[in-house]
Amino acid sequence: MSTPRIDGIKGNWIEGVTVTPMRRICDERGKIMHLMKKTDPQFTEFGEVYISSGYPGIVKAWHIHKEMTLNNTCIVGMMKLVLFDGRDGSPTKGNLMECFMGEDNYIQVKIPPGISNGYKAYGDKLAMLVNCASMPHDPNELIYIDPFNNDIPYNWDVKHG
Ligand SMILES: Cc1cn([C@H]2C[C@H](O)[C@@H](COP(=O)(O)OP(=O)(O)O[C@H]3O[C@@H](C)C(=O)[C@@H](O)[C@H]3O)O2)c(=O)[nH]c1=O
Repeated sequence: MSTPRIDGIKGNWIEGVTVTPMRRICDERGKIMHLMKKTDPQFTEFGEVYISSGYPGIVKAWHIHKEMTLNNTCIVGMMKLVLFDGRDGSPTKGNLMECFMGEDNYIQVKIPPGISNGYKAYGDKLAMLVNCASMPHDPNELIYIDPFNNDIPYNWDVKHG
């Protein structure tokens, strides 16, 4: 599967993940920031909308939802959202994607169940992530893996160079 070129996305595409550039409609009063319509192609069903925030440098990872599809949009600040496909039988097993998203790159990332995911806020302020989730929060369908001690081939450090 070739990796379509979308700004802010690095790595190798993961089957079932979509990245959607989002609209922000600005005028002198402020702006409208789109999040989700039930008519959007990436929409499946509505379960819950919640916000997860992170301070710069904080890593919130790794989380695997067994049933939930996430539609993540960073509305404040910047973050790198990292996805790793560890699904047995997946044609893209072993692939990893970095999504640099937020105020400077207003995109929405759809994450199907089974994908390891996490984020690290960067920049100079708190980052806020909105998840338009396909189901209400259920702790029984959520797996937490240590962000640093795991079998996922990813280092959260800033990549200088
Ligand atoms: C996500 C979530 C958590 N909680 C509770 C559970 C726990 O006591 C507390 C903190 O939850 P978490 O540690 O999961 O919050 P957080 O580390 O912000 O987790 C989030 O990280 C990103 C990467 C995701 O994938 C999200 O699904 C979510 O897991 O809030 C809810 O009540 N409802 C929710 O929808």
